[in-house]
Amino acid sequence: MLQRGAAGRGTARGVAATTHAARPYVPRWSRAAAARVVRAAAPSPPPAQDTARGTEAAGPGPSSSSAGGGGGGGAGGPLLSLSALFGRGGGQQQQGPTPEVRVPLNNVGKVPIFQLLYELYSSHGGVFRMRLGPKSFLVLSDPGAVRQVLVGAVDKYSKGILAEILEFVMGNGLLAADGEHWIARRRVVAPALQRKFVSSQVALFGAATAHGLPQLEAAAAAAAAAAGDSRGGGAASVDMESFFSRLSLDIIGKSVFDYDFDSLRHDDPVIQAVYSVLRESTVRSTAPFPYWKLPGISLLVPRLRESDAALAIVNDTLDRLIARCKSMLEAEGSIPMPASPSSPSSSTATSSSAPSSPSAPLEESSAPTVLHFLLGSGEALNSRQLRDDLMTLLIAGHETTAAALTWALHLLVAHPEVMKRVRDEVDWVLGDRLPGSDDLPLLRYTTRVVNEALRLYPQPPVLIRRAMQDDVLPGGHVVAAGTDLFISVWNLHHSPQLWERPEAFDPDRFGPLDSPPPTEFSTDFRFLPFGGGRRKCVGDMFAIAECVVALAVVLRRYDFAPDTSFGPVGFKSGATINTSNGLHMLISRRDLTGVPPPAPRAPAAAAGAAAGSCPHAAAAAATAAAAAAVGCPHAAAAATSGAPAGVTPQ
Ligand code: HEM
Repeated sequence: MLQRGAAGRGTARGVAATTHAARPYVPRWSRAAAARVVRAAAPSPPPAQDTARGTEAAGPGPSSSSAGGGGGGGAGGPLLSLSALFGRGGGQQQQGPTPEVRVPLNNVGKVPIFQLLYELYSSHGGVFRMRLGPKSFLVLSDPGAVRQVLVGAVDKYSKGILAEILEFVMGNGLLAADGEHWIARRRVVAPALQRKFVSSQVALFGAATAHGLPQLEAAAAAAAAAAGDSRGGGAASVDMESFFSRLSLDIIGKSVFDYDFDSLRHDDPVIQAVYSVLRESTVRSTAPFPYWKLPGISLLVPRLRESDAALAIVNDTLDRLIARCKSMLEAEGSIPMPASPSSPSSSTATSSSAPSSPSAPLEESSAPTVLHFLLGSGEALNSRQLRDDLMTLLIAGHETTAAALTWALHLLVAHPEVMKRVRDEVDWVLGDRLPGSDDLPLLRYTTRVVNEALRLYPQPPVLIRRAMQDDVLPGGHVVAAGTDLFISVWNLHHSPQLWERPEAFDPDRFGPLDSPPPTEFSTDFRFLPFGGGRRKCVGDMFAIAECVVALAVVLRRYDFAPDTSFGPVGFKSGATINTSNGLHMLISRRDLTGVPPPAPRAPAAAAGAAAGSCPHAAAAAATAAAAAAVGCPHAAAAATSGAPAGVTPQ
């Protein structure tokens, strides 16, 4: 079961070779070939060195991952298409002081595009032009330039080819839309995912994760049995990437349109159809030209026929859900609003010794959904538009979150000292309870771990834009209308010019835990896992909360160790950065002997007294003495702050 679904595992392939011998850039993986880099003029200052992926990453970090066999999937994905840009738009000519490099087409697809762009960044600096066959792109890894495109001159840029690639599945959905239509959709969709709604979903995140734990154990037991392991209760290997992929599908289905995929427990035609559609998006985004538009092509290409059939299944399901929700609202005569933020901390405790399903089964959840909110928004929406919105949220919110969880666990397992701090926090805040919305502000270190995992593995690693008007970027880089741009989030997040020890996994790098979480603005556009400006992700709070809750639930209950029989964890890039071969972990029940009980919950009165200040304050007041009394590992810090080490009440 926990063999990963097909999402993001497309047979993506790079562009067919069209060797362009003239003064090509020669990447590190083919240094043998003769090469000369074209430089139009003096480049922007390059990063300090081109060996940025230094020794710190030698265990878990991106470089070791890539060394471990990444690059399988080739370049691109729904949010990142390289080859699909060929022959379209354009109009770029060499201008101003912008360095230029020519990359032979046959080098495309040998490694994920973000790795190629990192190599080029190392030698060409924060803004350079990359020529690929007849096409050229401006590649931005400079925070000032990125800020201008995403914020300062945002009106001059569109999503470019994304709409074309994703049209078959998302139609006019928010992610790829532009102009007036985007404004109208954003106005409706963004409020649906605001903080109140996210708070109302926290219990569901925990319940969904707990719901999958028996399946995790079953998969481990089956793996152990298959391996002839008779230890019983011992460690056995499970693909955690698959687990997180299914978990995030289950969550997005419930939260957005109240569909219980329950993919952690079974496969059904709708789940298969969803993965088939996602796979097709990835394949299309890496195709050399939009062949799917050729008349009659789906009669000739079985994969396209399958994808059409899959899309029909998903669309039909969404239409039925929309109809159901509409008639429910009509019957109620009410407009549901996102639930209050004070959704109770879950009382659905799971036993530490026997992880179990939550007491409230998923199908009985009465949480509001995004669909309820969209229908209740008062906007006149036809079913097609609603379907596009739902499909967009399904796609945008599924693989991104699954990938974030996958890499966070990968990093944690490779860094026991960080893992310990996460567990101390989870034990202290939750114990065996499932998280409630009021626990989230207390899980600050876990939140920083998710931030840091997203820095090291941004999803997607590259954003796409197209200039609709001429522009000039800081540094005098001229952007002609029609220019396609790659914003390399990967480069921004890994730059040795922008970060100290960029390859180190260091959740403390964002400052004290009681400081606000990092954003694109607080980091001067060095850190933008959710993009920035008005096209910023609408699901950022949802995603962070989901990741924190899922990690807390899983890490409280299980120990993880890499299953080295699968070799090092490599990566490949689709829409998101996937592992090349799964995240295979040996899992075993965590031994909680000697783990102190969680801090007592603050009485309502204390919480009320602290209202308006940091939620840590109430907990701190109630738990400082208790922490010391029970010998909590945080006692020293708690004695002064009432919170785990590193958490300072405001
Ligand atoms: C860790 C998880 C996630 C990451 C890293 C992520 C990242 C991003 C990024 C970088 C963008 C900006 C794309 C661009 O500027 O071209 C974006 C946009 C978007 N995301 Fe997310 N996302 C995540 C989760 C979610 C979730 C859970 C949802 C919905 C429930 C969602 C819905 C969207 C939508 C609708 C947009 C388009 C917004 C617009 O264009 O106005 N995302 N996301």
